[in-house]
Amino acid sequence: MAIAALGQLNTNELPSHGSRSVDCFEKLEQIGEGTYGQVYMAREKGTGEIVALKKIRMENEREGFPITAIREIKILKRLNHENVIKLKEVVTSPEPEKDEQGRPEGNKYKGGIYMVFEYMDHDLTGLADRPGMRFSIPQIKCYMRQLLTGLHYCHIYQVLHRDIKGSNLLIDNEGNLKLADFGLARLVAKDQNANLTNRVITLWYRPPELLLGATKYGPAVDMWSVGCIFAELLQGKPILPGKDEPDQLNKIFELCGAPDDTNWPGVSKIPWYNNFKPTRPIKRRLKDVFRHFDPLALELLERMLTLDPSQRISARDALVAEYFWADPKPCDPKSLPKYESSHEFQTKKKRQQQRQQQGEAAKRQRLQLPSQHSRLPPIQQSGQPHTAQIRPGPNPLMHGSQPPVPAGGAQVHHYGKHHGQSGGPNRYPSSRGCQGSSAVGGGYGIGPYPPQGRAPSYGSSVMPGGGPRGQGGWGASNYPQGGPYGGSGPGRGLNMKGGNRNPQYGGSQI
Ligand SMILES: Nc1ncnc2c1ncn2[C@@H]1O[C@H](COP(=O)(O)OP(=O)(O)OP(=O)(O)O)[C@@H](O)[C@H]1O
Repeated sequence: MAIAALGQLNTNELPSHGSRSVDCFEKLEQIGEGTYGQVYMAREKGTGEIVALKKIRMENEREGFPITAIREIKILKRLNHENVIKLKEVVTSPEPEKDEQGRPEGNKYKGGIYMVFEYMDHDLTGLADRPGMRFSIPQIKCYMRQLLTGLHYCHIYQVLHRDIKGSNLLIDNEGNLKLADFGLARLVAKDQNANLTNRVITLWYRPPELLLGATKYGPAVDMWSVGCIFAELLQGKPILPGKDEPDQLNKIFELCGAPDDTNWPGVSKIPWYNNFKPTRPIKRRLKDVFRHFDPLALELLERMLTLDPSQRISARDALVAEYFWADPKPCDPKSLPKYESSHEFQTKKKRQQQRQQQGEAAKRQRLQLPSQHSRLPPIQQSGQPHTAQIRPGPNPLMHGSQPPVPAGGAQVHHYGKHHGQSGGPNRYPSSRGCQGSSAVGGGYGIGPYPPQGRAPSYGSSVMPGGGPRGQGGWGASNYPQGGPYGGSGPGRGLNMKGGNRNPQYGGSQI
């Protein structure tokens, strides 16, 4: 069996009788918990190399190996770029796995499957959520430029990420930012025109066309999410924290204006437009709401948060925007300060512990327990909210070089066309076919997004049905129920994950 050399990708030579065992790694600490599975920091026993192990969740899989994992592996094998996370290999645990108490875990598949990634010290949400954390403008420019470079690369290779958000942007202590979590990603050929699901992208970062029910879309969906991240970095908190889909649309309209056939030709033909078209005119207020931003930042943001996807700026054009050329320039990633590792999962856990301690302290106080308790140290508060103010960083080394100009010149480039790809999930191999394959290739302060954790920032509801109702579901009565995608609402899971995280084989739109 051929095993990939350390740091190399074993793309073509799949082992004939299984991949390496997870026993080649020593798990050190859990660093992530997603819809998809747990993520661990681990050490390769032979070499001492630190990696991230992402366990593929199998417990709920009736149909064998999850399609999202197959897709993530398949897509990551295609991609090889410094701003895209590297999948080093896939390893298995052939024996039934044990839980922390040593009991066998009850999944149907009697082994475990892990993706092995290069290890990254932080995710953007975890990093931003560190107490007292402030990103400087050169630092924001540096991260944004890397995000756009990675995304531009994906789009060139016809990959839509479909889940751009802070916790999926990984950062190492060299200041490198990489796109991760391709579990919702999709390959789309330009010349194909298949329907895709609109139940993707975490709610707060989901573009209006998906919320209105579009099933033909392209890379512009990712650019909306990038706009939300950009504004969030500058503002210090998420800018569109909707409670559910109708509320999300409501917030978008209040900020970006109401869509109509003038500012977005064809919008009235999108399936759910009539259910949601506002009953009164709403002006775009983006310039006003973010008037304190640098004018060049605002200009770029305007082009990212453009309602009409065909007029939204592409990653390629964003990279050559004047914002990245003007002073202060993006800093050199290596000049960025090094921080202790911070992942969203860890900061969230710390905060939970603190809340628990606070609760216990309050309870004790109420019960007037003896003085032993009053000697306990005061509970530390973490995750102080960022202010909107951005100060220059402590060491804003200017980046001498110009922003990378992607191939094809600097012509203005929008997403004029919707793309799609035919060919459903049945193209993917069954679980047996996957087994044993090595895959290779290729100012917050609010932090870990408490579900429905924040008050709406943009005024009243404009929804004809009176706006959001209920929590984390298809709240408003006029939101299509039992539509083509059925199922759960956006509040599922801790991260308000979008829709079909684990679409089963046979679904028509993915
Ligand atoms: N290569 C890595 N290095 C370090 N940390 C990682 C790595 N990959 C993932 N993580 C951590 O684990 C978290 C979850 O990973 P990932 O998003 O890939 O899993 P997921 O199950 O798809 O999660 P979600 O449902 O939140 O999208 C990330 O936010 C990050 O903090």
